[in-house]
Amino acid sequence: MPAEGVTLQPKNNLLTNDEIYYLARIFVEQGVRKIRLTGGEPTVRRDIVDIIAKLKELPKLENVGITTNGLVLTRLLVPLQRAGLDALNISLDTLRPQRFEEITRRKGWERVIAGIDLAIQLGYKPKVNCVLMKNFNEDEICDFIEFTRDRNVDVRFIEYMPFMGNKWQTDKLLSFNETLKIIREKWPEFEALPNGPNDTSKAYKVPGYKGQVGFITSMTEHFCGSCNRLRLTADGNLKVCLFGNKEISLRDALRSKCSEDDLVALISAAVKRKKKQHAGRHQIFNKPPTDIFKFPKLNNFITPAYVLSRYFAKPQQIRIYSSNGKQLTHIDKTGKASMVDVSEKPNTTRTAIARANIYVGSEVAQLIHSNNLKKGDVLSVSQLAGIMAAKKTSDLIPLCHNITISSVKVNAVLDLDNEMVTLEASVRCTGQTGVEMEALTAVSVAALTVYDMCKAVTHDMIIKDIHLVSKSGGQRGDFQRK
Ligand SMILES: Nc1nc2c(ncn2[C@@H]2O[C@H](COP(=O)(O)OP(=O)(O)OP(=O)(O)O)[C@@H](O)[C@H]2O)c(=O)[nH]1
Ligand SMILES: C[S@@+](CC[C@H](N)C(=O)[O-])C[C@H]1O[C@@H](n2cnc3c(N)ncnc32)[C@H](O)[C@@H]1O
Ligand code: SF4
Repeated sequence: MPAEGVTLQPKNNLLTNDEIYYLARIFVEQGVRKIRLTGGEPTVRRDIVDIIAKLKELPKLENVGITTNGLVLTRLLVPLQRAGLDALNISLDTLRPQRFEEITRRKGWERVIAGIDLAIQLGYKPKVNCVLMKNFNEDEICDFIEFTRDRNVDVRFIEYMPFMGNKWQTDKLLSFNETLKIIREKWPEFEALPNGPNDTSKAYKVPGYKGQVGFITSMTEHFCGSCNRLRLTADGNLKVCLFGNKEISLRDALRSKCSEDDLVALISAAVKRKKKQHAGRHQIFNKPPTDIFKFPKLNNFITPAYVLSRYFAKPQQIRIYSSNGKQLTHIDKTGKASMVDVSEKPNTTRTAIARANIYVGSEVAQLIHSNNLKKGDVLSVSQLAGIMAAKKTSDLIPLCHNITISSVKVNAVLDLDNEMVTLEASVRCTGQTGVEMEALTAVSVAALTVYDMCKAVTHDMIIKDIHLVSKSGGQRGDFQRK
């Protein structure tokens, strides 16, 4: 606890219970099998028991856990267990009451220990998280190992990680190897145990002791290669990496009445941008607070369509003539704009692929590559904008039919060498008219979104080469650009 305390968020910034359940359901439907409520401190939320009970109603969710400071477990653990809590991690950085008071700026060490013992009695094997800091609690390593002698707990030593504001000093980090050495001096038989494929910790044990020991080596031997975690902050931002500085506001997306498909697309795009590993330490130091991509309100998003519909609000003023004087398909006999009647056409499966490039220059290309643009994750956001735009095509293009799209995929790829982002959309429907306009609209709006997200760096960007790559289905046969 910092000396100045912490500022609490206004309540309406936080996800409501219904928003939590809704998002949890979506994540579980997409394959998430374990949810951990952490923090901040999850037990400060008065409705924690209800939240857990409700999460446990999701049939495919296999495990619900919490990570807590343990201060209220003696009061809450029985109801939590009744609600279905599967796993419990408790943070405890010291076994000395006086030191506990120094770190947490409150009393309560005895309550935390009582909470751990109650958890064991109730049949949990609690994980006790201990962040090791040089010249602070390294003298307690052996005491923590002793703690596992008679208790079926998993004490996990965590390498101190540099988060904003926690006064990182390189000499504070006590590495896994240094810790192991200290332990093996006293317990040479300290042995490694097998680990699960996505475990954050490396498991060990003193033979004969009831409990076990783990090492979370985020700094010296990161485990990013097997990382399958996503984080959702209390105020609804999705973070695909603990160290990432990019967040996407699912709360704003939800509150803008974004459809479930769009939410899934937003999540999926963010997950696909997950890097192979967290930023190097030099990048982590003194990073400014996270940039948050605010999901555009739908009202804002459709502004171009709104402008167009105002322009075309009086169709009698629009006159369209063909150069050879022939009747055009998009005007009626009086010369007024009209939609082509497609009711007689058969339903066929139609696909269209379109592409666009945006030249962004070297500075923006580098920033996109390192995902360090202030406005957020350019490639994910432009992909999503493209998907949403495809669905709005008939609002934007006056005489375009409003069709039911069965699939839209938008890909945004950075070509670092050519300092260019390539946007490709592939759209599919089963219907009476084609989807090339949808694909072309998708890549155009995706390219405009790249422009919008990067224009704070430079205006020297060129959207070019918007074109149809191929199209299939329909009476006129297939098209393939040569
Ligand atoms: N680098 C990194 N460290 C993580 C991540 N998740 C957890 N940790 C580390 O693990 C510590 C303990 O976190 P917990 O909240 O107990 O979660 P956990 O270790 O994922 O819990 P289990 O699911 O029980 O293994 C954190 O303080 C981090 O040091 C992660 O995604 N990336
Ligand atoms: C941030 S806490 C949040 C949950 C809860 N309030 C608690 O105290 O357990 C989650 C875990 O992160 C650990 N942690 C906090 N700051 C850390 C740091 N700088 N480096 C490594 N781990 C840290 C904590 O010890 C705890 O085990
Ligand atoms: S990728 Fe990010 S979240 Fe995953 S282990 Fe590495 S630092 Fe943690």
